Order: sequence, then C-alpha cells, then structure tokens
Amino acid sequence: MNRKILFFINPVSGTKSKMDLEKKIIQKCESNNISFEILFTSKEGNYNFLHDKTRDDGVTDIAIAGGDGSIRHIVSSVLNANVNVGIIPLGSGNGLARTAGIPNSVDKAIDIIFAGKSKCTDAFLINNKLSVHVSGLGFDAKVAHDFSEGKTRGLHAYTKIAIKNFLSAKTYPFTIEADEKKINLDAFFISIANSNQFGNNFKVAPEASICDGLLDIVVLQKTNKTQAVLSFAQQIISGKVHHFSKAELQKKNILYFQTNKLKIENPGLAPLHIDGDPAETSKEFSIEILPSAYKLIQP
Ligand SMILES: Nc1ncnc2c1ncn2[C@@H]1O[C@H](COP(=O)(O)OP(=O)(O)OP(=O)(O)O)[C@@H](O)[C@H]1O
Repeated sequence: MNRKILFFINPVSGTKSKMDLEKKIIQKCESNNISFEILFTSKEGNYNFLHDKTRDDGVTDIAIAGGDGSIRHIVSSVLNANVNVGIIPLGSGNGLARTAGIPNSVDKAIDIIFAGKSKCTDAFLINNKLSVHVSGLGFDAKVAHDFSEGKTRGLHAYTKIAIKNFLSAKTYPFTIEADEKKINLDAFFISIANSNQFGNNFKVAPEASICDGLLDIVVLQKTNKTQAVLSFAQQIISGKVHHFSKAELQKKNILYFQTNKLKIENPGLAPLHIDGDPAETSKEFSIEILPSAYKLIQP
C-alpha cells in the first residue's frame, strides 16, 4: 500500500531549533518517494478535523515533531482512524518517545517512521480525557502549571521551576481505590504512568511498559523533605512494583503498584496535569487503561 505521511510540527515545543526541519522532511520524503503533507500544531490543540482528513486524503501515517502534549492532542483525534503514529522527539522531555526507544536524532527518528514498524500501544482515560504518557496530581502538576506560564521551555527551565516549587511543596489528602481496596493517605504527588518516565530519562515508574495493559501508580507520601528526596531518588534508581495494600502504605514512603483502573478522591483539589500540560482538577477521578489504543511506530 502506498503511504502518505501527514507531518505535524509544533513550532514552540522544546528548545531545539526547527529552522531546517521542514526542508529536511521535504528532502527525505522526496528522496524516498513518499507522499507527504506538513501542517503546524495549534495552541488550542483541536484536531477534530483529522478523522475526516485521514480518510479523505488516504493518510496512512501521522508523524508528530514535538513533545508529549502534542502527541496526546493529535492521538486523541485519531484513536479510531486506521493510521500509524510516529514521533520526531522535539519536546522538552520526550518521555513517551524515550520509553518507546525512539532516538532524539531527527534523521534517525524520520528513518524509523519510514521503516513503519508499528506496535499497538496503550493509552488511558482520566475523567474521560485521553493521556498517552504520564499524568499526575499534586507537586508535578503544580510544576506543569508554572512551566506552561513561563516564557522558556526545555529541561533547564523545568528544573528551575521544580526546585522553586519543592521549597514550598505541600501534601494533599487523597483516597485511592484500586483492586477492591481503599486507602486514605497524604501525599506530595500521585503519578499515573503509562510511560516509564516524566521525560529526560527521569524514570518515575521504572517498571512501566506502554504495551502491558497496566498503569503504574507512584505515590510519594507525606514525610520530611529530606526523606522525600531520598525516597524519590531511590524510586528513580531502583523502584520495584509492590502490592497496593495498607501494609505497604505503612512501611514505605513511596507506594508503587500496577492496576488497570482506579479511583482517586481529591478533596484538597490538588492540581492536575495530563501528559505535562496543566489541566482542570476535580474532587474525583476515574482512571482506566485503554489497552492497544493506537498504533505507535517504534524502532
Ligand atoms: N502553534 C502553537 N503556538 C503556540 N503554542 C502551541 C502551538 N502548538 C502547540 N502549542 C502548545 O504546545 C504545548 C505542547 O507542547 P509539547 O508537549 O509538544 O512540547 P513540550 O511541552 O516542550 O515537550 P514535552 O511534552 O515533551 O515536555 C501545548 O500546550 C500547546 O498549547
């Protein structure tokens, strides 16, 4: 079947220059005899037109040059369309691309898209909104909200905002219900991970896989800040999944378990991010995996 690749470029994502990207895409597609079109992402992230466009124009693949937020917005609109999704990792963290083993080099990423080996990949719903990567409540969401208001993107800007927020970080009360158990706790954050990392190889959920039909849930419970940093560092280096139980809750600062669905009560209205973009929070969340939700091109 002849392929037609629809490229999307996010002009503001990450920090790498995208000056020559259009030229490179044109050159590579022409020399490989692949038909293509190039569009730009929009601030509003509404791609509802894609369902009809992919069908009417015979689009076989959508390639996204940007970060996890752009991927989420675009994948949301093509869940039921018969297209492959490719990534040219040009975001700030590129967490999903890194989890999938897609290299940062633009040339290599385009070659992988041309090779076209797609695998069914999970996503999840959080109060009926799609997430493809990592979403969360509490500290990391506060950082995402502040990051989105800043003028600069990239790892450096993100780290500065994270450190500033850590000094004033507080805990929130949550009730988590999963696997027929219900636990009340106070926590700095709850991460709901499909990818294994926030981005930049910062692996919040080291055992996560994007095609296992499971969500990895990581909760940093209330403790003093020195202990919180040490426990979190240990989680990143060697975190291992354990059971979701009151016994684990009492002995560990970090709760790390896997499930296919859960409910979270959030009476303190901890802020929410979905795939790194700030989102409106709620007192209750219903979260569930969508196994094999779309086809992601991977090496
Ligand atoms: N044309 C545009 N003008 C302004 N903002 C845009 C435009 N296109 C997309 N955006 C914004 O870009 C954000 C998504 O950025 P994206 O996730 O691609 O990169 P990133 O945040 O730098 O990287 P990562 O998600 O990997 O950390 C969304 O908030 C969206 O509103």
